[in-house]
Amino acid sequence: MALPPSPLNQKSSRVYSVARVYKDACEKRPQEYWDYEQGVTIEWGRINNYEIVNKIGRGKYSEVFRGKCVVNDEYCVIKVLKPVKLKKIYRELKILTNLTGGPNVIGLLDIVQDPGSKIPALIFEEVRNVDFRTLYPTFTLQDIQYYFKQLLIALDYCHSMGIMHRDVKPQNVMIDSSARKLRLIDWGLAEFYHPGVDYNVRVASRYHKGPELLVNLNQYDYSLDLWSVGCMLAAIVFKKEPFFKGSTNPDQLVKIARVLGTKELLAYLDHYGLKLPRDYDNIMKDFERKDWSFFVTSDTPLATPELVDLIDHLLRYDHQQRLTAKETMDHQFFHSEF
Ligand SMILES: Nc1ncnc2c1ncn2[C@@H]1O[C@H](COP(=O)(O)OP(=O)(O)OP(=O)(O)O)[C@@H](O)[C@H]1O
Repeated sequence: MALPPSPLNQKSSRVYSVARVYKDACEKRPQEYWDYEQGVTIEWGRINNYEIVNKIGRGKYSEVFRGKCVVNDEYCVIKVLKPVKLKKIYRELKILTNLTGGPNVIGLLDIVQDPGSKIPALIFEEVRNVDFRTLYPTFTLQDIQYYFKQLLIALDYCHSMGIMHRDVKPQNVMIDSSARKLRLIDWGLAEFYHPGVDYNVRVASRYHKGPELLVNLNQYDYSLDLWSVGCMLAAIVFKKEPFFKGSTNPDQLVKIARVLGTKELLAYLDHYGLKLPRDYDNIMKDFERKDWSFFVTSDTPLATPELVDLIDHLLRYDHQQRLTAKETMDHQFFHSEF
C-alpha cells in the first residue's frame, strides 16, 4: 500500500541550490526507503545476546560500550541511545539499515531494546580505533592517500544512496591502523537529500561546519561533507588541529574568512541571493584572502603541490564549486606515486 505524501521531500517555494550529483537518489527509490516518519519497521534482536564489557565513549546522544555477543563470543560495540526525539532515532535506524554493508560504512549488526525503559541500543562491528591525535601525526603521503581514499569511498557510497553524513570529523572516522581498516561511524545527524528542500543548519561539529551552515544557507547538499574532509586534510597537512578553530559558531566563520577572504564570502552569499546574518555585524572584518603558501613551512613536508591543490578545491565557500567525493578520488593527488 502506498504511503501518504510526506513533508520530508517538500520543496521550498524558492529553490536556489540543487546538488550537482545524485540529486534524484532518493526520489528514484520507493518512499519506504527515505520516509523515516512513516516507513520504519524495526526487527528487534534479543538483548540477552549481548553483555557489556566496558564503557568506551560518551557522546551527546548516546553512551557507547564495548560488548560481547554471547552467541558467537565476538566483541562488538553497543551504542545506547539517550532519550531524544523518536523521529531522530528512526532516522538513524533507517539510514543505518539502508547503508550497512556498504564500503567502509560501520556495520550495524543488531538493534535491541531494553524491555523496561524501551530505550533502543544499536549493536555495531567493533573497530580497534587508534585515536586520531596519535595516528594522524604519523601519517605519510601514502597513508593520507590510502585512508582518505577509504573515507571518500564511504562518502561517495552514502551520497549515491541519497544520504548526507553531516558530521564528518576525525572522531567519527574509526581507523584500525594494524588492519588498515577505516569505518565511517555516527550516522545520528545524517539525513536524506531531496532537491530544493530546506535543511536545518544546526548540524556538524563547529570546527568542521561548512560556510553554508554558518550563513544559514538551508539548501545545502552532499558537498557539505567534502568541506569537512577538506578541514581534516588541511589540519594534517598544515599541522594545525583543527584547521579552523572558532570559539563560537559566528567566530568559526570569521576564522574561515581570515583564510578564504571576506570579499569572496560576500560574493558567495550574493550568488545565492543571501545576506550575511546580523550576528556578524560587529565581528566580521575585511580580511584579505591568504595564499595557501602562507601555511607552508619547513615543518610541513606533507604540503606537496598536489595535496595543497586538492585542499584548495575542497575548502571553497561555494558548495557547488567543491569537488564531489568522486572528483576528489580522481584528483592528481590520488594518482601520484610516493
Ligand atoms: N564501531 C565502533 N568501534 C569503535 N569505537 C566506536 C564505535 N562506535 C562508536 N565508537 C566510539 O564511541 C564514540 C561515540 O560514538 P558515536 O559518535 O556514534 O556517538 P554519539 O553519541 O553520536 O557521539 P557525538 O555526540 O560525539 O556525535 C565514538 O567517538 C568512538 O570513540
